[in-house]
Amino acid sequence: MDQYILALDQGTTSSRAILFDHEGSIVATEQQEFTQIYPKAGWVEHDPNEIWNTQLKVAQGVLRKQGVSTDRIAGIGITNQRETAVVWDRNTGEPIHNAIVWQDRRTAKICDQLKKDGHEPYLRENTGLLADAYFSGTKVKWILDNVEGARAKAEAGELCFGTIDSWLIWKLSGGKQHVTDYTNASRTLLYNIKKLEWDDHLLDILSVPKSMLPEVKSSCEVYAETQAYLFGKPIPIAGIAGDQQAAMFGQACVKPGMGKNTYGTGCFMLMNTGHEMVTSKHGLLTTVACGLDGKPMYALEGSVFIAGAAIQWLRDGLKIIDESPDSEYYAMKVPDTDGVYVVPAFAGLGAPYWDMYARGAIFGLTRGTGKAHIIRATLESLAYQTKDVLNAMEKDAGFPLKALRVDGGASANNLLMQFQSDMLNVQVERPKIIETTALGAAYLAGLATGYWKPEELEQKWQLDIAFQPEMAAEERDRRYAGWQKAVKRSMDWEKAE
Ligand SMILES: Nc1ncnc2c1ncn2[C@@H]1O[C@H](COP(=O)(O)OP(=O)(O)O)[C@@H](O)[C@H]1O
Ligand SMILES: O=P(O)(O)OC[C@H](O)CO
Repeated sequence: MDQYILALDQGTTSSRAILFDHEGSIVATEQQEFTQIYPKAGWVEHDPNEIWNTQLKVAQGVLRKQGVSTDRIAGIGITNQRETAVVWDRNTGEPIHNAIVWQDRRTAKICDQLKKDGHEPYLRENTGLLADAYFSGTKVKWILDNVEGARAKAEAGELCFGTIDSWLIWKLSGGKQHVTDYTNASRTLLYNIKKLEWDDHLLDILSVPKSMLPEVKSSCEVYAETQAYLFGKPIPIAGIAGDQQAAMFGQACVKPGMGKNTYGTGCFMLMNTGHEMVTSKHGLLTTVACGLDGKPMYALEGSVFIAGAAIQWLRDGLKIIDESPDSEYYAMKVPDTDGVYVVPAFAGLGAPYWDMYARGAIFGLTRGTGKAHIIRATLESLAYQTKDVLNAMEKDAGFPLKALRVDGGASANNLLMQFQSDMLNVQVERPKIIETTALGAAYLAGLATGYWKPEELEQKWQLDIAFQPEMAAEERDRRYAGWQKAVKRSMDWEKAE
């Protein structure tokens, strides 16, 4: 009987479970959104138990829906929103605080202090990151400093910290395993990506006890088995990767110079730089990626915090669209934005600006501005932010990109993809499977369990549509100049108050 791989894709806004067959095709999907908690302006939290419950429900649901018995699952691959920090009690397994989400800005002051104290060059050099509230380290510090009794418990070895992969594996294994992989560890600000070990100097600076940290393993091996009662029988958990590294692997970007851009809640462009670590001079991060040989590779990354989330804001905040795909329908009603720019800096700005104090803004409004212009300008902001990142990436790489592989929910939007191609002046290639994050996690689990062989994977990538640039250079430059002006004006807003 056919065997399958089960990918668990724990994203920022939803938990997903996807069954893949040996062709790498999707057999069935289950998805559930969960609560976004905004306790204060700039703060974003998730309930770790809700994450676990939704993830388990969709995993069980997808097997039930397809009528697949547990013994036909060769392995589980886990991929997750990165940086989001959970701290839980080692004895009870209960979180001591909500998860602090990657978008959360509450630790901006801690980061300012790190900069003032001159730690940023060390951070850049050894973690590939910089002092920004985005990463896990300062979030863990905040929990230890602000939850009553937490620090004493942490020092007594009674607390565990983990990114969402660690939390899910802890739950799936019934508290038997406290592990993570290189790619997730590389987002914590606590992990030395040169030495591939936790960095004692940074643990000291951020006052995080080492006993809280998970064991760091490769992205492709058997880490644990699920508790038998969850799915009827144990299933090996055999792949872990942060969602952007998983997407890169799912896009088969396994050779130096290959890159992808994922349009999910945020937008994340990663370019493989091989087994050599390249440090950016233009505002990008260096991060650990997955290699076909199981050895970690390095990538340059441009992280844009708000992309599809801006479309969700049109839907849930402004309520001017009913569903995210409606954005295309409205944007098509106008030929352009009529000079309107939306800068969705709702959580500050990531690459290449790294401004924790930028805030969202709409520029260029006139009496003639209508709903369609604002919707179109919001969509176009995804493409402009991607152009900012690509410009930095090309400068760091020293060569122009020939084509960009895309994936993620918003890459389904044809108008956006065409505009993206126009703005970058490169071919934008959308594969048949845009769920490449889950596919990458499935590949990792499939490789670890012998379900797939490394040489099979690169051949599975299939093009759906290639969008070709059509815009005249002059027009592109004019529009992009407007964007750059708008971004500049949204910066340093919060601090100015
Ligand atoms: N057709 C579309 N046009 C624009 N945005 C879309 C479209 N479909 C989905 N999105 C956006 O894509 C995001 C979901 O993509 P997904 O890859 O599932 O993200 P995540 O993994 O971050 O939850 C949402 O923010 C949604 O608003
Ligand atoms: O949940 P996503 O897919 O938007 O990804 C979030 C990133 O991992 C944050 O670094």
